This record gives sequence, C-alpha cells and structure tokens, in this order.
Amino acid sequence: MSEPETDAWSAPSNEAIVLSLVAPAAAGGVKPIASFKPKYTYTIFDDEQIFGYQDLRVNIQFNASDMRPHFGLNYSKKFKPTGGTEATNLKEVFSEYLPEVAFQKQKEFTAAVERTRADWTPPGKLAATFTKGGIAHEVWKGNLADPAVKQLLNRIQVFVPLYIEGGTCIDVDEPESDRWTVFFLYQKRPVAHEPERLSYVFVGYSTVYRFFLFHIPTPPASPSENKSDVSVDQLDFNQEFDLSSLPCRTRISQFIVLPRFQQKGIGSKFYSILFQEYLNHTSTVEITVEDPNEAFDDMRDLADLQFLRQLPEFNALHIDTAIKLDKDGIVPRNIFDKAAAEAVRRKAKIAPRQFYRVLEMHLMSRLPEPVRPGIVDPEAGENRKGKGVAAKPTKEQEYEYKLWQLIAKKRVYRHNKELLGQLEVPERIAKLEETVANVAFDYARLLDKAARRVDEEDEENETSDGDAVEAGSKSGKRKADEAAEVEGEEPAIKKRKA
Ligand SMILES: CC(=O)SCCNC(=O)CCNC(=O)[C@H](O)C(C)(C)COP(=O)(O)OP(=O)(O)OC[C@H]1O[C@@H](n2cnc3c(N)ncnc32)[C@H](O)[C@@H]1OP(=O)(O)O
Repeated sequence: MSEPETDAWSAPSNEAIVLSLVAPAAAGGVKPIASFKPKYTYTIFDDEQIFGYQDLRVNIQFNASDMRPHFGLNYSKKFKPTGGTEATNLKEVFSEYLPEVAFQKQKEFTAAVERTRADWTPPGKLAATFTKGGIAHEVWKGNLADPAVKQLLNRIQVFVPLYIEGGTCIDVDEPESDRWTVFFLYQKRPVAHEPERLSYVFVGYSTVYRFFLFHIPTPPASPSENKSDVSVDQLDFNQEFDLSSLPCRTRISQFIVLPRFQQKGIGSKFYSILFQEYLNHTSTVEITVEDPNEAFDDMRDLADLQFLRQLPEFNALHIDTAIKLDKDGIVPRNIFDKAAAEAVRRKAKIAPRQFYRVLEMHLMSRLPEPVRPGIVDPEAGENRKGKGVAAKPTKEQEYEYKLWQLIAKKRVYRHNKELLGQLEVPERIAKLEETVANVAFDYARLLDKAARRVDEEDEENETSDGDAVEAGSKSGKRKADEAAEVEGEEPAIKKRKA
C-alpha cells in the first residue's frame, strides 16, 4: 500500500485555527464580534501542522462576555485510517486546553449565548475603569479560590499556549490556588440592536501570584517595628493568623491582550492598573514579572520610566561628576547616590535589576546632548550620534559619559559574570563594551518612544477603587540578545536584555 500524500492532508495549524468572540445577534443566533488566529501552536501540533483533513477550519468560538467556549470543526474530506495512520483527533487534542462545555453541540452553545443575562458582570469585584479610544474598559479582580473566577480562567487558558511563547497554563485545582489573583479586562460596548444597553466584551487577562517572604529576623529596635521581617520560626501555626497579611513578592505571571485589541495602548494601561494595585497593597514588598517577553519588556520599561519620573526623589538622582576615578580601575560605589536610589526602589516596589535598568535609562537621557547615545546601530560602526555630525563634546561632558558607561558596565558585568568570566581579559573587555553599546542603543530607542508618546490618557476619564495614579505607557520590540532573570534573584542567561 502506498504512503498517504501527507502534503495533501496537512494544514498549517496557525492558519486552520480561528478563534472568535461572539455575541447574541438581533435576529437570533450568534454574530462574530472579532476573529483572530493563533500566534503559536507548536506546543500543540508538531511542526505546526494538522494531519488528516482537507479544507480544515477549527472554529473556537467564545461568548464575548462569560467566555463560554465552543469547539467546532469544518472540513471537506477526512483521511481514512490506513495502516495505523489516521487523522489527528482534534477533539482529543483540544480537550486538554478547553473545558468540557466547549464540546457540546453548536445549538446548545448558541442557546447559551442567546440566554446571556443582560445584567451579567465578570466575576470578582470591579477594580478599575478607564476609557480608551472612546470605549469604556473595566478591570475585574478575583481570587482563583472563587469558583466563578476559576470557571472563567478555565475557559480562557487556551490563549496561553496560543499567544505566549513558552507559556504554561495554571493548574486551577492546585491546593494553594488562593495565592492566585486574576484580573479580567473587559470593554463595555453598546448592544447592536439595543444601543442604550452595554454588554461586556472580553479583551484580556492577567494572573498574579503571591510569594510569601520569610526573612531571617533582625531584632527590632522597638516591639512595634519591622513588619516585613517575619521568620517561619516566629509563626505560631496553632494560632489563627491571616496569611494574606504577610509580606510578599507579587509576580505578574501571565498577561494577555487579545490580538484584536492590541497596539491601542490598552496593554500599557492594564499593566499600569496592576502595578498601581500592588503599589497600594501594603503586604506587597516587590512587584516582579515572570519571564517577560520583548513586547512586554518594552511596555513595562516605558510604564516604569513614566511612573518613576513622577517621583521627585527619582528625578533628583544624578551622576556625581565630582567623583574621581581610581587609577587601579575600580569603579567607585557612589557615581550616583546609591542609598537614595535604593530608597526610591523600595518605595516603588520595583525589583532591583528592573529598577537599575530604568535608572540607567533615565540617567542616560540626562546626559549632555553631545555625548548622549542616540538611535544608531553600533554594529554598523556608526558613532553614538548616528551618521550626522555631532557637536564636539567638552572634556567634562566626555567625563560624565564615561561615568554613565561605568554604571552600565558594572551592572552588566555583575549580571553576566559567569559568562564573561569564561572569556580572556581582552575578549571580556570587548564583549562588555559591545553589550553596553547595545544597551545604550536599546535605551535610546525606548527614550525616543517615551518622548514621542502622545499621552491621550489625560483627556480620558478614569477611576479606580484605590487612589487613581497611573503609570501608563506603550510597547515595542526588543533587540538585545542578552541575559534574563528570575527577578529578585540572580539571573540566568536567556534571550532578553542585559
Ligand atoms: C509576563 C508575560 O505574560 S509575557 C507575555 C506577554 N503577552 C504576550 O506576549 C501575549 C500576546 N501579546 C499581548 O498580549 C500584547 O501584545 C502585549 C500585552 C504584549 C502588549 O499589549 P498591547 O495592548 O498591544 O500594548 P500597547 O498597545 O499598550 O503597546 C503596543 C504598541 O502600541 C502602541 N500604541 C500605544 N497606544 C496606542 C494607541 N492609542 N494607538 C495606536 N498604537 C498605540 C505602542 O506605542 C506600542 O507600539 P510599539 O510596538 O511600537 O512599541
């Protein structure tokens, strides 16, 4: 028997799968609000190919409000099982990612969408509202221990493998599920046939995990002091105490804005709301992000820069040009006021590496114009001001630039110590120079974005359940091929920024 012509029976999974948000249609049935294709399917299908169908379309529909899913298949021909080869069982594959309700009949799904209650609201509690592009948005916050939050998360987790490279779904049944907080982002849109009524349209979500911090206790100066120094030994597990009041590190784990809603400033706003939420949260000592990708990194860098620049004590940080460099080449400790910087960092609850990167970016933006790195390609041998003729810097300006480079070199060296330590000294120096040039290029790119940003947010009304201070920003693509980190701990080398 001849082998099946696999090409004729294979379909690229990124093309064959179509996800859509639907709402009740005026004349009955459902109507699509938005459709989009997955970005990644390699964790689900080998070589991102689905075998065994012709003219295949995998339709995954979601009721735009409660996100009840429906899995549907369309194809013109299915491969007949031959000698152990058979068509991929798509229902079986997707049952790992979608809840059981997704596999009910289309008419049951349609009836459920039609039945959506007019007063339906997302689970949890309303945490913040904002307006973007004239559309009202709401952020709802709930704990994973809440069955309604768990149900909604179960329905949308399929977006993790489809949109986050290397992302993994949360085990919603894990014993300590109450450590997860989920933020759901919704738009409120007028219903087509009843324009005076608004209905919820799911836009994205984020999950946040709480790590408790157990420190070796340092004796407090007074009994009332030192809320954050808690030792496991000090806790009396026979007594009832509120775990949620313990100091913690809060980690943004997954963060998704659906494709239809991207590139509109919505992700930046959502991040700022989360950041503000935990800035106001007394138990949170530090806000970190789990393995961010380049787009998220850019969004966060700009948001953090914008937020920090609102703090006078951050703006007061500067390069101390009076500092003298030792002949032995040891980098002085206080090129900027380290104690003051650390105080700002703690107040802003930003993890050390992220904070000191943003500070470097800010200090670079304050360098005198003739020495300030611009958007040039260091690998193309362009000078730091690009191909144009740069004004000649003074000696003092050159010295300030050198001090800035030393700050960046010291951090980059510490961050990549192991890797750089394997190189011979001349190579090590060259690699460090090259990395810092790339870092400067990346900062220049981000600073350019920050400067060009038209901040529409002031004209938009916004409220939140806490004090509404925003750190909104936009996003972009990152270039550096450098180190990654588990924030708050020492980093491992990974494709990210230095
Ligand atoms: C911790 C983690 O989960 S890491 C994984 C992050 N998640 C993903 O990668 C999943 C898929 N991607 C996404 O969910 C989204 O693309 C995100 C979250 C990364 C970014 O969300 P977005 O809503 O697109 O961000 P936002 O719109 O604020 O910024 C993106 C771009 O839009 C631009 N933009 C901002 N406001 C506007 C606006 N009003 N109009 C047009 N463009 C705008 C920004 O300048 C930015 O441009 P850039 O790409 O040149 O920098």
